[in-house]
Amino acid sequence: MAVYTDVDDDALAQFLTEYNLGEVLSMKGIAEGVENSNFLLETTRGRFILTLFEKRVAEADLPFFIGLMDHLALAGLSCPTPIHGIDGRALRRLAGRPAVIVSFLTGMSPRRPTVKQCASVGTALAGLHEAGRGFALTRENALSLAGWRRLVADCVTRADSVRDGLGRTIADELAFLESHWPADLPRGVIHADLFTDNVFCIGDDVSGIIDFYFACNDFYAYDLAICLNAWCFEPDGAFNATKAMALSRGYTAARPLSVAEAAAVPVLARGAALRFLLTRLYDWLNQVPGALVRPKDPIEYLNKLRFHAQASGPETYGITSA
Ligand SMILES: Nc1ncnc2c1ncn2[C@@H]1O[C@H](COP(=O)(O)OP(=O)(O)OP(=O)(O)O)[C@@H](O)[C@H]1O
Ligand SMILES: N[C@@H](CCO)C(=O)O
Repeated sequence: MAVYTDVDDDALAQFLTEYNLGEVLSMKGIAEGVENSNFLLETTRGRFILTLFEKRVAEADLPFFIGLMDHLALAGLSCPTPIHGIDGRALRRLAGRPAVIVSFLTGMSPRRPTVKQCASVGTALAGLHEAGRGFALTRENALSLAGWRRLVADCVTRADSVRDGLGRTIADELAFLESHWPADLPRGVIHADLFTDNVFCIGDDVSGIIDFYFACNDFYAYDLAICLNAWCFEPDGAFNATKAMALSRGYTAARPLSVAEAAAVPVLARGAALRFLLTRLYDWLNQVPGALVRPKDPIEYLNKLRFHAQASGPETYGITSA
C-alpha cells in the first residue's frame, strides 16, 4: 500500500485549519500508487486527495508540479486542481513531508484498455500537450539520458541477480541510445508517466488525467512513446498493433507529427522502455523495508525493449507524419 507516512488526527485537524474545507468526515489511505503517500479525504465540503510527497520527488520541483496543475486546469484539461489555503498557498507541510490537497476526479482507471480507450488517451495526450503551452515554469527531464546513465551506474553490477545477462543488455542499450537519441524535436510540457493507472475513463472516453509528479519539458513524441509502451502491450507481453494504431491516430488527429518526430518514434519507444526498466530495477534492488509497496516487474520492460529494438519503423506503431 502506498502510504509511507502516517498522519495522526490531531495533525490533520491542525493542517485543515489552514483551508476553507469544513470539518473532516473521514480520511483513508489509498492502496494504489508507488511514489507518494495518498489519502482520500472527505470533509463537509466534499472529497479531496491529500498527497504527502516522498522519496523521488525533490521539494524544489513542487512549485512546477502544482503550478502546472493550476495552469492545465485553467486551460480546460480535466486534471486535479490544487486547493489553495486561506493564505493563498497550495503547498505546505504535514507530518514532516511536503503536502498538497487536490480536487477529486471521478472515473475508473482501465485495467485492460480497449481500442477505443487507446484512441481516447491519444487524443487526451495531444490535448495535454496543447494545454501546457504558455506555462511559465520549466523543469528538465531528470529521467532522460543523463538520469539513465546514473541509474545504470547504480544498478548494473547487481542487475544479473534479477536476470542473467541483464547488466550487459542495459549497458549496451544505454550506449545505443546515447548515440541515436534525437538532438532536437518539438518540445514542451509532457506528462512523462501516462500509464493506465494515471488515467480515468468513463466508458470509452478519458475523463481525467492525474499524477503530474514526473511532468517536465521534453520531446512531445517521447510522451507518445511512453503511452505506446504503457497502453499497447497485452498482459502476456504481446504488442497490440490495433491499439497502437488507435492511440497514434487519436494523437496525430489532434496534433500531427512532423517527419522527424514520426521517424524518431521507434528509438523514443526504446528509450521509454529503458527508462521504466531502470526505475523498476532500481526499486526492485532497493526495496524500502516496511513500506508495504510491491515493486513493479522490471522484466516486463526488458521484453518491451526487445520488441522496440526489432521494430521495422514508425509504421509498426501505426504512425505516419503530416
Ligand atoms: N485527483 C484524484 N482524484 C481521484 N483519485 C485520485 C486522485 N489522485 C490520486 N487518486 C487515487 O490515488 C491513487 C494513487 O495516486 P497517484 O497515481 O498520484 O500516486 P503515486 O504514488 O504518485 O503513483 P504512481 O506514480 O505509482 O502512479 C490513484 O490510483 C487514484 O486511485
Ligand atoms: N508508472 C511507473 C511507476 C511510477 O512512475 C511504472 O509503471 O514503472
